[in-house]
Amino acid sequence: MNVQNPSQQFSVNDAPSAKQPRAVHTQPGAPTPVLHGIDLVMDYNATSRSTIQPGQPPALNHANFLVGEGERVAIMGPSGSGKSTLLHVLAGITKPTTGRVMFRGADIDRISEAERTRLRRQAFGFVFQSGQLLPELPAVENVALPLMLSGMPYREATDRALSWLDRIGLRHLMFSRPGEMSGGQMQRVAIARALCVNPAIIFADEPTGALDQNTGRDVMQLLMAAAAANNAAVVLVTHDPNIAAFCGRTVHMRDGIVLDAANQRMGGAMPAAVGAVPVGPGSSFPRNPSQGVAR
Ligand SMILES: Nc1ncnc2c1ncn2[C@@H]1O[C@H](COP(=O)(O)OP(=O)(O)OP(=O)(O)O)[C@@H](O)[C@H]1O
Repeated sequence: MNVQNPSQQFSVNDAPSAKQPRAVHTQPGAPTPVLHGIDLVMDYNATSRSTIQPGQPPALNHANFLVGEGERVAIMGPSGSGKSTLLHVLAGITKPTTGRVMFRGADIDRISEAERTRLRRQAFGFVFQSGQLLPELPAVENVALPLMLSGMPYREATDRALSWLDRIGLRHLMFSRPGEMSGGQMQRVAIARALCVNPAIIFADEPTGALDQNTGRDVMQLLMAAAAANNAAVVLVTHDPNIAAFCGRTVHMRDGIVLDAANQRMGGAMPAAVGAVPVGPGSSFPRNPSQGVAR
């Protein structure tokens, strides 16, 4: 068994190499891990000059979290328990005070900021509660934006974006700006934007929080179908058990701790059968837009 050396610099375009085997364990039948947060501590006291009271417990308190390729995991817990912080740390948006985040065997804290940005753009998709679309751009350009930021020419990016708008049934809104769309339509466009890079993982923070129940259910169905069609994992923060029910597994958080036996057992151990797989051209996950959502 070959496992990536976690201290190795990770480049999104480097060929994978697997040199230093490590003692690891697997659970029979478990999906191949894609993302692993290990012993994560996030102490905003240590990183910010904001109005936090001294002595306030850390937002993440030695949390462990594991998601497999194509797996859907919901994170639930009371307000302030650390759900969004965990999501942001896992996605490389926020650097933890201590602990490691491994993406396909590579430590995302040991890569340069530029590489981390590329990783976020090419391997991760994001769907938030609202306000994520740029108000001045039409739908087609909003969807195409992550592709263009990754260097894809305008024509190719907007063609691909259009194929995604087609798949989600919103081609007719290609020139509409977010202010001219309903909340559900905006979330569908946001899902198309998250999926159009063919990400390995979709991070969704209360993606239906601003929608009525029926629209929220439709949006979740679309999100899950699109993710499944691309074998993208989903990490979803929600307060709503009906939304969590779309996921195969729910973990609960309290006081910065992930209360999930499977995740806690994995703490400190690197999952097996993980090589550092590059994202971008040559990636192992599908990049062909024709492999998109089943309508
Ligand atoms: N940028 C920040 N600076 C300082 N403290 C923060 C910051 N973000 C979050 N916190 C604190 O960290 C703790 C966890 O917050 P977080 O937003 O992760 O919780 P949550 O479970 O997502 O809550 P909610 O369900 O209300 O969104 C809270 O005590 C919060 O006040």
